[in-house]
Parts: sequence; structure tokens; C-alpha cells
Amino acid sequence: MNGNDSPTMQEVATHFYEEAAELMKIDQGVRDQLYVPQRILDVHFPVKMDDGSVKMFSGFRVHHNTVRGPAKGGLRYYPNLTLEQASGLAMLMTWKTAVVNLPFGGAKGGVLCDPKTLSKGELERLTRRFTTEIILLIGPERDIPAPDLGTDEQVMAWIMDTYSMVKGYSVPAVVTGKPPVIGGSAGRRRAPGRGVVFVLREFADRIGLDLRGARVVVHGFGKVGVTAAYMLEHVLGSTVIAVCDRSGAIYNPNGFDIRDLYNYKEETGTVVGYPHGEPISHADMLALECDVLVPASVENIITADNVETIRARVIVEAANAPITPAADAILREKGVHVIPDILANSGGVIVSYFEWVQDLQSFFWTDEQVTQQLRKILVRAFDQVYTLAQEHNVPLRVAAYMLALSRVATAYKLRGFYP
Ligand SMILES: NC(=O)C1=CN([C@@H]2O[C@H](COP(=O)(O)OP(=O)(O)OC[C@H]3O[C@@H](n4cnc5c(N)ncnc54)[C@H](OP(=O)(O)O)[C@@H]3O)[C@@H](O)[C@H]2O)C=CC1
Ligand SMILES: O=C(O)CCC(=O)C(=O)O
Repeated sequence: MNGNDSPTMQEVATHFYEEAAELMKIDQGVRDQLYVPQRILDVHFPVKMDDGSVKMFSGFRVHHNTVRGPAKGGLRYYPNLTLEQASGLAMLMTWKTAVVNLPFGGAKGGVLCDPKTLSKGELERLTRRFTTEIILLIGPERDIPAPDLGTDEQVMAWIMDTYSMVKGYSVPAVVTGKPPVIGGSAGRRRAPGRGVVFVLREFADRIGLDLRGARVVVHGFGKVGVTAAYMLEHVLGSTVIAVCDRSGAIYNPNGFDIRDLYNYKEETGTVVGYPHGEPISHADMLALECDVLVPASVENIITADNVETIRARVIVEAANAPITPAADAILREKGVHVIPDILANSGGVIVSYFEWVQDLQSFFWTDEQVTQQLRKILVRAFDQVYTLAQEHNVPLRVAAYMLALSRVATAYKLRGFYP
């Protein structure tokens, strides 16, 4: 699908950063520091498989920047993960935490594996061994991992347990996205999808788009895509006309019942074959005429090679970096509105922040409190980005990077540089 336009994650992350840095005339010394990750841990470790064999796995943890606080970002279990990709994603986390003004820096990491091909025992042994390998970087005041592509609450529980065993006491604040019974926050799993919908609603109000009955296409039906689709359908009354996962895509012009579709995927492992939809190719799905397109899978989904086929009015980036810089430039020319990832999917890290705060205080909030605070932060951040975009006559993405970069650069200025 990606044809020739398949930039690396680092290229994507630095492209948008450079654009904003140039406009803001950011000091070259600060700029240079932000091009490169602050530190990288590259690990290789053995895991005993169910058949008795021992297999080597590789993983990374990258801290892009910690000038505004501890490193924060997810862990991916993904077969094609590369160090370069983790570094680019860590950089995006620096901008994401800054644009919504959380007291964190940016990190990312993960293990090269396909969790779907591992048994639960293998996954647990892999996670615990990986945790011991990255233990010198993580900790509540240093680096707090969280779920991302291919990881979930159970993986976070094993990380928390392994770290706590080494310390000799329970340290729930070492990871976020845990099950609530061991210190997880209410609403963390739903947070990125919820946040996407909150931000979309703010934007829709500004451009006079009625989301009730709006036709929506959701690319990716995992933790983020399911919640976004469910909220759009159930809360806002939109019509979700197409969804996909890795195995294929399905289409129903009258809209899906997302809860029923979710149950079907839980049973069968895929949306393919769902009886109330017709099969469609991934490419045709992206080309459907719709009001809102929600890329919620992986990076480089909308590229220079397929951007001309896009017929959406608004794209809200639930995934990280689903649009390449070349495609983004064409979308700007075409007048397609893009709500950028660092703002649109920041609901996840915002509720991770709430979870970290709750763990540090051993004082837990209700789902209503979490949702209220999440909405408050997102509405404020959206408002700031939108206002900046209007003032400077730039797209939302540029405004979001400008806001994030101004906070990071100010932190550098105030902290100073070690002589
Ligand atoms: N989880 C979180 O807290 C946050 C996640 N994000 C970002 O959101 C995105 C999705 O994450 P999340 O929902 O957690 O991940 P999940 O692993 O839960 O789900 C990913 C979904 O995308 C599908 N998918 C993967 N690759 C492709 C592909 N090439 N074509 C079509 N579908 C594909 C998967 O299919 P299948 O089901 O077949 O595997 C799955 O349905 C990622 O970019 C992630 O970085 C951003 C903020 C927070
Ligand atoms: O919750 C977090 O700490 C980070 C989630 C994440 O990896 C992301 O927003 O891309």
C-alpha cells in the first residue's frame, strides 16, 4: 500500500518539528538537542518457549527528552518494530506531553514480536525478562511505560510485578494502563478513543460539521479504534460505515452496530466475515466518501501514493503518524482538515498522567472524575492550538507543534545548560 512514499518514523517526526522550529526561530542549540534521543537502551534477551526451546528476542527503550519531566510513552509488541521507529515515536511523545502540558518528557519502546503468535505463558516470560533488561531506565520518577500497539493491561501488570519484586515492595506508579484492581485508573483503556472524540467534537463545532449522522470510516479496530467508533456511534449518533483490521476491511453504508461487531471480533479474531457488512479492500475503504476518517492503526497509512483517493472532509489522527509529510502537504492543498496525532490521541497519556498521580497518592478517582478532567485538559489544549492556528494562519498540526515546542524550549531556557 505504501508504494514509494514510506518515510521512516524519525523523518516524519523531525519534518513537522523542523517546520515549527523554523517558523518560531528556535535557537539552533535547542533545535540540535531535540533532533536526537537523549538516551537509548538496546536489549537482546532469551525466552524459554512452551516447546522447551530458547528463543532470542530484541527490544528497545528510548528516551527522547526529559527536560519537562520523567520520560513517558508506550511499549509496542510489534514484529516490524525498529530502533529508528521507537526513536521517532519517542520524539512524538515529547511533543504530545508538551502540547497538553503534562509534566512529562517523551519515551517509547517495545519488543520485536507478534503477540498473537505467543502463548500467554510465553508472553509473560518475555515481558518479565524484557522488564529486567530495561529496569535500569524505568521507575516512577524516571520513565513510566504504558500500553501501545500489541500491549495491554495484562502486560502492564507483569511489568509492575517484576519491577516490584526487584524493589521488594509494590510500585504501581512504574507503569500506567494497569488493571484498576492493582492501581490502574478508571477509564485508561478508553481514554485515547474518548479523547479523539472530544477533540473531534470541538473541531466539528468550529467548522459547523454536524456529527449526528456523519459518515465515519475507522482504519484499525483495536483498543483505540473500537472506543472511537463506539463513542461516535453511541454517543454522537454518527454512522460508522467502514472498519478494518490487519486481515481485511468491511463496509456497510447504513452503519455498523459497533458493540455487536466488537463481540464478533472478540470471538473470531477479526472483523472479516462479519455478517452485517460486505468485504472491501483496504485501499477502497480509505477511498470511501465520508465526513470523518479516523486512522487508528499504524503509521504511513495515508501516503503520497494514495492521498489523491481520499474523499474525507476531516481526518482525525487516532494513530501516531498515520499521514506522511508528503501526503500531509497534499491534504493541505486539497483543503482536507487534519487534527494531528499529538493532540488528537493524547487522551491516552493524559489519563496515564492521572493514573501516575493516583498511584503516587494512593487515592483513586471515579470514572466521572477522570472523564471530566480529561475533557477539561483536551478542550483547553484544543482551544490553544486552534487559536494559534488562526493567529498564524497555519494548519492545526503546525500550531500544535508550535505550542509544544515553545513549552519545551522555554523549559530549556529556564533550566539552563550544564556548564
Ligand atoms: N493504546 C494507547 O494507549 C494509544 C495508542 N495510540 C496509537 O494508536 C494506534 C493503535 O493503537 P492500539 O489501538 O493501542 O493498538 P491495538 O494493537 O490495540 O490495535 C491496532 C489495530 O490496528 C490494526 N492494524 C495494525 N496494522 C494494520 C494495518 N497495516 N492495516 C490495517 N489495520 C492494521 C490491528 O489489526 P489486528 O486486530 O488484525 O491486529 C488492530 O485492529 C497506534 O498508532 C498507537 O501508537 C496512541 C495513543 C495511545
Ligand atoms: O499513556 C502513555 O504513557 C503513552 C501512550 C502512548 O504510547 C501514546 O500516546 O502514543
